[in-house]
Amino acid sequence: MTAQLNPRGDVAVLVPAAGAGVRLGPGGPKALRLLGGEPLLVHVVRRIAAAPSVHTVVVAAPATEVDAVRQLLTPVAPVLVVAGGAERQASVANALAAVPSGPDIVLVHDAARALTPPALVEAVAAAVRAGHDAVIPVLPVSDTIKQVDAAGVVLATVDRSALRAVQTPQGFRREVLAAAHAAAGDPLTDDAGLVEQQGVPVFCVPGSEYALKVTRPFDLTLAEHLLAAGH
Ligand SMILES: Nc1ccn([C@@H]2O[C@H](COP(=O)(O)OP(=O)(O)OP(=O)(O)O)[C@@H](O)[C@H]2O)c(=O)n1
Ligand SMILES: C[C@](O)(CO)[C@H](O)COP(=O)(O)O
Repeated sequence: MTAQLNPRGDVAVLVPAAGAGVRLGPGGPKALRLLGGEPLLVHVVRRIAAAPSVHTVVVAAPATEVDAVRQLLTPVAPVLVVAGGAERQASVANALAAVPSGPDIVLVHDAARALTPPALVEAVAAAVRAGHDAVIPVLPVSDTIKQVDAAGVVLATVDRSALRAVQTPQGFRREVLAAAHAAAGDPLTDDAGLVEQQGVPVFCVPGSEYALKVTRPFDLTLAEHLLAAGH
């Protein structure tokens, strides 16, 4: 079977899915943990595949689960599956190396953000298409933010008006992301950080509450409720 979704699409989506899920607690790799009876990875691939611009999806799976993930996703959508690495950044690099020629836009999207609406995939891709080399979805910070020392004593209250919580999918012109990964040093927590190190401006678009990252058990409970409510 071809791994193409829409041959006329101009977007490849990389899905880092090789994390252990330590903060979620015991139960195996996080991307394979169940939400509404299906793995998080199935939910996320289904939503990505529903975005009309998507040409190709490359999943970076836990190294021991590559064949199992391929079988799991075969009935969901045509995807390429590669082995992930020890850090998220290495997983993204492995997936990027597997993107076929064609798509000029590459999005990187966490498997852990299982309920992300297809419309956010399209919005990020559209902002890259409109001329931004790097695009991230963000939400305003809604709590007061304090800087504290190692003993837990407050040092300062941070002005939150210029702060944003960053989500995925993060979108890039393909050459920009490839150059940033080629030049990468110590692992960073997101791909926009690598691009920032290259001096490339990163443009923000509105994120989505539904793109929450399943990180801790509470997030999984919240995601179960959102899924049951039809999201
Ligand atoms: N070596 C890694 C580490 C993380 N990820 C992926 O990167 C995304 C964001 O990472 P996070 O939510 O922090 O997942 P984990 O690393 O699994 O979480 P934890 O730190 O709790 O183990 C996830 O989809 C995760 O599967 C990956 O592909 N390869
Ligand atoms: C990429 C990311 O989802 C942006 O918020 C996030 O940084 C990845 O999670 P991690 O826990 O920092 O690895």
